[in-house]
Amino acid sequence: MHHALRRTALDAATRPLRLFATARPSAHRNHLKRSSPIRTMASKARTYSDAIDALNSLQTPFAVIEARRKAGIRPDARSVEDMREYLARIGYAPGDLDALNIVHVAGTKGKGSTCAFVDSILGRYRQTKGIPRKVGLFTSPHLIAVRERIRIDSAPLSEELFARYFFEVWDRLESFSPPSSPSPSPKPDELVLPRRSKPIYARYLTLLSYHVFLSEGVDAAVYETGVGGAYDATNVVERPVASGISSLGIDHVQVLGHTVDKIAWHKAGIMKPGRPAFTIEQVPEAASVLQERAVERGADLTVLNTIDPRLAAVKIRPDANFQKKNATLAVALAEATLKALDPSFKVDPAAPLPKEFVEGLQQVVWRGRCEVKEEDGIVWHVDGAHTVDSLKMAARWFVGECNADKKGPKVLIFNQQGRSEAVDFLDGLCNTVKAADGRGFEHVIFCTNVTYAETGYKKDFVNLQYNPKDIEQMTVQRGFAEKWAALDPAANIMVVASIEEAINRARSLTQTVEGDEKVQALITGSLHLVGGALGILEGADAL
Ligand SMILES: Nc1ncnc2c1ncn2[C@@H]1O[C@H](COP(=O)(O)OP(=O)(O)OP(=O)(O)O)[C@@H](O)[C@H]1O
Ligand SMILES: [Mg+2]
Ligand SMILES: [Mg+2]
Repeated sequence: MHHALRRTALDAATRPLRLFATARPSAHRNHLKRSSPIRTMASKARTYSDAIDALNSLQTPFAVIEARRKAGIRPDARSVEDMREYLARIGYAPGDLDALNIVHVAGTKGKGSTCAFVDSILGRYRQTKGIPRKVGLFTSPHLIAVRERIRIDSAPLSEELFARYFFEVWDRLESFSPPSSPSPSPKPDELVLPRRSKPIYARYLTLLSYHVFLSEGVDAAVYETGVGGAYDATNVVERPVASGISSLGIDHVQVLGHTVDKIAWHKAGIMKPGRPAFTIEQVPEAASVLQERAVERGADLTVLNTIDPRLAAVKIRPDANFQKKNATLAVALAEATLKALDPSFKVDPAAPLPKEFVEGLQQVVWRGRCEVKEEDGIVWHVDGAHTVDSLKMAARWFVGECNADKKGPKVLIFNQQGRSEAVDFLDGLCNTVKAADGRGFEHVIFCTNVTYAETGYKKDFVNLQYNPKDIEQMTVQRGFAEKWAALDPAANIMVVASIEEAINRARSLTQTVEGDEKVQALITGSLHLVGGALGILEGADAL
């Protein structure tokens, strides 16, 4: 039935050069554009688009990342000192952040989902009780546009406000003149990591979020850490209302270490003296490190080892254990926040959850995670998982969805550009689906994260941290294709140059289905892939 397609598919995977003639990823074009003089632009033009250009100029280029990796340079306590310095340069002391009543969340998986739950609960509470007055949410990475990382009352910051605050921070940093007599002989590590006039991308956005939230009168802010915890940019906060550690596993091994206990050590660094901290059930190596670090740091750690029984009356989506753990953590964090903000708020573990909590949990919007979209002849399952554990979770969720009477060939669209270990993500995906239906995916499409075949990336997705040569030659995707061919020789495997082409290939499979069957597509492996895909599927900014 899929004969013609199979031939093209194999051609594409085995004959690299032909593809370039029709669709060449335009990553390198964006690299060239980068040399435009940011200074001139920043002083004249002040639009959102200019802000994103200026922000992109703060990305650490691939070559520098490589050099640092080879030299074994990792972030250390100095990263937080640097953040404090930048904070001072834009006019704030760490104590000013107390006004934000920060809920701080670290973890390998479920950070964003937990933060979204807390934000949604606080938002509902605000609507009925007027407390908090304004809720801030800071998350990463972004799905569709950079500005969605900074939200007020759950709405992404408008382009206008983003641009205005972005350049206020920019100007404050530029106008700062370093002390006239720098130390005569800089310490060796100053040579490695000079204090530049502007912090790198993620730190800049963190700094910007503080400026935005403080300027806008936010009085409860939910913060997701970027990488790790102890040395993350968000860890300048000294007195959070509560810290939360979501599910711990393996990711970012280059920065955090290769074992769960090392990773747990970093994440535990967000717990603060005398402050409440919460975590959920963890693997034993992680659990013991969290306990030790809580004692060492004088934090008041509560371990939520079981799912909150009050959630039995709440419809959590997806209806999966991992999500109920995220919700359990979120409820505890929201309760801690409201205890601090509203003297009339009382926690009664024996009573049902307050209606604001139930509604907040049930109506949360957290796009690109376990999303289902139906089209003629095809059902898209979209999930931004990008670690071994979360991909198994995503595969199980997909299989569960398909078993609920959805029939038709299964197709996978996958990419993961940045993580060298990503080729090992494929086993779990392949085997989970195969074990469930005995067949696995009939079609597997690997693509780059370049959104469109013709125009390349949207600005918000320009990523200088990847090797441009890899993207152009689709090195990573070819590696995936080879691996999948070994895992499942019966699958039709394709390698294509853009997300748009991957989606078109999957859509073309609808011609092969009969009756009421629909193609069952899973898009996963990377949040950028998923964000790009949603943008294409919805024909506009999906924000
Ligand atoms: N507690 C969990 N354990 C394992 N997997 C999870 C958990 N929560 C969510 N996931 C999976 O991970 C994906 C990403 O979830 P989420 O955005 O909450 O994580 P995150 O910690 O913010 O990740 P990152 O910022 O690294 O993208 C989800 O789509 C889901 O597949
Ligand atoms: Mg992560
Ligand atoms: Mg996240």
